[in-house]
Amino acid sequence: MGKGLLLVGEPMGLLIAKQEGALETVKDYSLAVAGAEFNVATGISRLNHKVSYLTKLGDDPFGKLIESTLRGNGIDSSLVSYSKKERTGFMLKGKVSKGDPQIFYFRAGSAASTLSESDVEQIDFTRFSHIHLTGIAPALSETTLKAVYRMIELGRKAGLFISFDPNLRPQLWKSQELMVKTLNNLASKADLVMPGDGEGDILCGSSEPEKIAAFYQKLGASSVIVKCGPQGAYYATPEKTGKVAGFIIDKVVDTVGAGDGFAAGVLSALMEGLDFDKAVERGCAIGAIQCTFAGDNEGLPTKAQLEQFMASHKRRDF
Ligand SMILES: O=C(O)C(=O)C[C@H](O)[C@H](O)CO
Repeated sequence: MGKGLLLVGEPMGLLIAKQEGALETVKDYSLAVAGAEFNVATGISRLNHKVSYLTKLGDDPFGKLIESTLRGNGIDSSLVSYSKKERTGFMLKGKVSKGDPQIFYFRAGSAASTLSESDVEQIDFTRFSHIHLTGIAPALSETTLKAVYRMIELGRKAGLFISFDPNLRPQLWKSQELMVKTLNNLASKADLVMPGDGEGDILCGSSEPEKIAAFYQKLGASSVIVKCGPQGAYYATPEKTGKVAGFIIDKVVDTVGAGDGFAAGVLSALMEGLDFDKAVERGCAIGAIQCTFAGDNEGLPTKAQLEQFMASHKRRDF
């Protein structure tokens, strides 16, 4: 096992509706943990890599659930601290038989939104080889945005590989213009950017994978992987470009968390020194697996489950 992956973000309590319908009409919810970076951390840990998560929790039942879930999933929680005042964020997620579920956040002013540069400055960056960032932590508050910039600066100084998934959350930004400007600036500082083709429309003015990749490479990112939903993904590195076909699954249960599964697949493979082609293929496999589960992270596979899925599922034409 090499050095680990470092993440920063907001894990939340997650209430998943057990019945279809508007969230206020649902009678039963099941309790779980959500958060894009939490999902990536879980995926990386299930594949036997070291992973640490910088966050702040409230001293409340959601905070306690999250800390015990982090530990239970083998994620290092030594960088987790508790806020005396602020609460842990949580969210509701609907149940659907088709399309994306309705979600509602209770996260404004949460404990995680008080993370700041000083929290980043206490990290020993020599413990890590990779940093993975999303566009969510920078959207939480002005202090979290500064913390993310500081993490890039210190991570860069320590020679870490930095990946960035824009993960658009328009409801967390003051304006779309600010979201686009900030996320593209963060992306320009990354070694690897992983947008979806739909996000490309908003961030780069095109949903064509080749154009999105060219946009970010021109901004300064060395490599780009564009997720193209069930079709698969397109990648461009300084040396080569390629298309990787997606895996065919019987039924999509819930697409939430698929992008995080994709990131876990790509990053775990890169941490193992695999080629980009293989890394993107693993990303596509875990993204597909995630779509077959209702939870945001419960389907994330172990190495054996991943190998079994890849050996038994056909690929699309792409
Ligand atoms: O982290 C967030 O902002 C979420 O919305 C929680 C979910 O687990 C996430 O959408 C999955 O990417």
